[in-house]
Amino acid sequence: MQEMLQVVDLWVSVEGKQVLKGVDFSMGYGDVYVLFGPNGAGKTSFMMSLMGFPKYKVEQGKIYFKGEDITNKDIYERAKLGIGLSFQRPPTVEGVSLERLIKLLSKNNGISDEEVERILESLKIKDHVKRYINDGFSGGEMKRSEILQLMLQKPEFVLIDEPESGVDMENISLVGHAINHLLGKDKVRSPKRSALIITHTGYILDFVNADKGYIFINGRIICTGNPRDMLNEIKRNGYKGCQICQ
Ligand SMILES: Nc1ncnc2c1ncn2[C@@H]1O[C@H](COP(=O)(O)OP(=O)(O)OP(=O)(O)O)[C@@H](O)[C@H]1O
Repeated sequence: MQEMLQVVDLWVSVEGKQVLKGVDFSMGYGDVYVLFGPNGAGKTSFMMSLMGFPKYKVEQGKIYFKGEDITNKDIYERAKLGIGLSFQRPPTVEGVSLERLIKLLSKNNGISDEEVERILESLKIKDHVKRYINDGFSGGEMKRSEILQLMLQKPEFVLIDEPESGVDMENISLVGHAINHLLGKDKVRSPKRSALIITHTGYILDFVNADKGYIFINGRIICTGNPRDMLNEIKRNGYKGCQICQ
């Protein structure tokens, strides 16, 4: 079967800095992969490039999604094709309430009011909907708001940048279960979504069953393997071994 995502020899720069240096990567339908790597390795840049943020200039290489060349498509076209992203540090959107965005997304994606209620309850974010998006939200509240938006968009392929960053232990469980639900991994028969998740701590692996792990160093993928084994090795020895291997 054709891959859902295929990245071929991708070179990207941002503000003149080379952030990706020849990335080859592919994912099948329903795959869940995690990205590890030290600070500044290029993980977020990779996600931003897949989503099509204009700051991230593709200098060489190709990105194919569901067989279509999306390398030169803008964010909106990619979102329409089924790619969604949850930011590491989501921006505040002054003047737009979370409630307004919820109404827009649920209407566009045919989600009933009852279903919206259920999602708001499960993410414990009901009390925040009158506020501007992310305005003064705590770290955990921002992540829950991000996951809420993904649950209303239902993208086929989800990019999740550090879902546990700034989130307390209790809320990591809540966010983890919500992501699992979003990916359809908690159901026997349902369309399974694919996801690429950046994690430093690996807490998310306690909730989401990831198929593969990848290590990014200095703009390149240098290793792939079982995500739990990789995490244990990183916890024991950091990225020292990877640097030697590289
Ligand atoms: N807008 C920008 N202008 C200049 N340099 C940038 C910009 N965005 C990212 N970079 C640089 O690109 C490199 C890769 O950053 P990126 O955020 O992709 O790394 P990361 O692996 O996600 O790191 P972290 O784990 O710390 O989030 C870093 O050196 C960063 O400073």
